Amino acid sequence: MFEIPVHETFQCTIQGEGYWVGTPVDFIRLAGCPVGCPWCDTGYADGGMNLPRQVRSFDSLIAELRSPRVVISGGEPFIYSQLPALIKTIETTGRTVSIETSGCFWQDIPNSAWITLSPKHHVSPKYPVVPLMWKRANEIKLVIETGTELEFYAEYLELYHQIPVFLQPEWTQRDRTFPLVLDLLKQFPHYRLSVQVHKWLNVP
Ligand SMILES: C[S@@+](CC[C@H](N)C(=O)[O-])C[C@H]1O[C@@H](n2cnc3c(N)ncnc32)[C@H](O)[C@@H]1O
Ligand SMILES: Nc1nc2[nH]cc(C(=O)O)c2c(=O)[nH]1
Ligand code: SF4
Ligand SMILES: [Mg+2]
Repeated sequence: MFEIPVHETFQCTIQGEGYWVGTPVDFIRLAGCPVGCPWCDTGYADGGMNLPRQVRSFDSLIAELRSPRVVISGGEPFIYSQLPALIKTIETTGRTVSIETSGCFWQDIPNSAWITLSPKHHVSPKYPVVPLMWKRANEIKLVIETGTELEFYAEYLELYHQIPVFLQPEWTQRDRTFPLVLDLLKQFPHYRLSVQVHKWLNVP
């Protein structure tokens, strides 16, 4: 029960994306994701069968922690039923937890955890966001490749606009997607830019 498949961990970096950008964080990147986004920047576009995967004990993960906030990412963290227990174990050390998710799976995690919802239904039709996730998310982060993403999620963005919405340029096409996002922000000035600061700073 108290172990989980991990892709990688790294400590003492900064949150490069979204609402908590710039905050000192440690990372626990869980292994595995079925969603298959074509531009996945972590290698899971083709299922990630050859990516690192090591079953780690919670104790060994806790022992590595150095920062006040821990980001649990992946892969897709919500595929694991152990996720709630991992969050609670980290929180007993006095740390706060943020979770990066595509929102298409659910586990009953503590309300204290911050959920960054980055929906992928528009690129992966088999993986819509579970309805509960729209209500529970603390921020929405849309990866912008074509600009039509906002229309695709319009009904949800309208319903849940009281939480911060970030537009994140798709990284590999950034020469095109950065100007595209800046244009979208002129039309939708209540949204915000997320630029993957860690990639510009060359930190993990
Ligand atoms: C690798 S995903 C892992 C967490 C979860 N599977 C998800 O998609 O939210 C981490 C974050 O990177 C974003 N991301 C992945 N590939 C990207 C790319 N090529 N350009 C910009 N953001 C990307 C995702 O949208 C997500 O917000
Ligand atoms: N520094 C840093 N910030 C991040 N924010 C979200 C990331 C992710 O891959 O989930 C990420 C990442 O990979 N590195
Ligand atoms: S859901 Fe996240 S980890 Fe999975 S393929 Fe898409 S971007 Fe990559
Ligand atoms: Mg990343």
